[in-house]
Amino acid sequence: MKQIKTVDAVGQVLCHDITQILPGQFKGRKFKKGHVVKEEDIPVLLSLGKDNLYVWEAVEGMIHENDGAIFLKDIAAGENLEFSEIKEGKIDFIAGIDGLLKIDVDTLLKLNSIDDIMMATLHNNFEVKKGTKVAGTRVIPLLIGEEKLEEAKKVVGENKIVSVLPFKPKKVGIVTTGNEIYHKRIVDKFGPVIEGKVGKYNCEIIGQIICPDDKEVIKEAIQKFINKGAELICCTGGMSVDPDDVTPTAIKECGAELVTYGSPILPGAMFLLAYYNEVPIMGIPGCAMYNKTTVFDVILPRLLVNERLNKADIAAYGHGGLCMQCDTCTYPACNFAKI
Ligand SMILES: Nc1nc2c(c(=O)[nH]1)N[C@H]1C(S)=C(S)[C@@H](COP(=O)(O)OP(=O)(O)OC[C@H]3O[C@@H](n4cnc5c(N)ncnc54)[C@H](O)[C@@H]3O)O[C@H]1N2
Ligand code: MOO
Repeated sequence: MKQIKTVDAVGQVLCHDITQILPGQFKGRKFKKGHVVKEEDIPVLLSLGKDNLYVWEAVEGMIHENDGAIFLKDIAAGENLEFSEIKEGKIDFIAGIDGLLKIDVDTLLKLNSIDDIMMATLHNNFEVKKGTKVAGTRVIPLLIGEEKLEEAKKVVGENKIVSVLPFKPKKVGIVTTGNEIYHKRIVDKFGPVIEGKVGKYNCEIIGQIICPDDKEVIKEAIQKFINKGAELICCTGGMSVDPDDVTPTAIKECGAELVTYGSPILPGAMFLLAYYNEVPIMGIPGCAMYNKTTVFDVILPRLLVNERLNKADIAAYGHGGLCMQCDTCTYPACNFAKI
């Protein structure tokens, strides 16, 4: 701590709060401990009778909290983010576009394991709107040792911790299976559900093929969509264990690489995901026609940011993968499928 003349204090850091009293109007803190004095503050400080100030002496190797927050922002921020002004040593990260929030959870844990540093985020894979606050970071003390920030930089490396990825609308083919629909015993109710959900992301439906419970016919339908340039294929019906449930076998035999048949998500246990080269094929269980929110809502956004999912990505959903089936669904602002 050192004493300096207020007129020389621009850029200096206040050592303590400074109170202002305006009789009958205001009594309270005008400047906070840690405030960096700006040009426009000088007349105000002088009007408060502060001709001299106690300020921090620059200490070799110590960084002010504001600079610490900027440092953390610079190492952790990925694509499509905007930032708040620094307030009380904290910077907020704000989604710069509508999209899917990606958090590198492992790196975030390593960063938060360093003393005197914090970063808090929304959940990984959360759908966000432009303007949503998605993360905040600061250092804990007023001054932080340079070596802590260097450690943070090392831990983060090239892995950006927070990003927002834009949705890439896809051309979607719908394969609807079931003898009862094919023979017009009942009206198809699944097609409109899929259309509505992919439509929300501006995907284009390039066709719907209604198939009987016949493996070869279903395989042909999938192949037709591949040839037609489908970028996502949604199969419905026949996903469970009845003798007529041949859709999983048809998907497996059409030449696609199977990621999983089965998911630790309820509703959605009978979900299947495969890739025909780059084209994801989803086998969507009947629950997605009935329940408001299911495995389909959880996985679809990730496919629409072109993530290539593997078995471990799906397995990770078990913890939190149980929907509470609330009377009024607030998904994604709830516990369901947060990883
Ligand atoms: N014995 C078992 N039965 C069921 C199991 C199981 O493990 N063992 N799992 C249950 C779970 S979980 C789900 S989810 C559903 C999965 O159903 P599927 O995807 O196999 O669907 P289907 O059996 O073909 O049909 C179920 C039901 O929905 C009607 N349906 C199907 N598609 C349409 C459509 N496009 N439009 C209108 N209605 C449709 C169908 O007629 C059936 O009534 O299975 C549980 N059962
Ligand atoms: O487990 Mo089924 O695939 O949801 O409801």
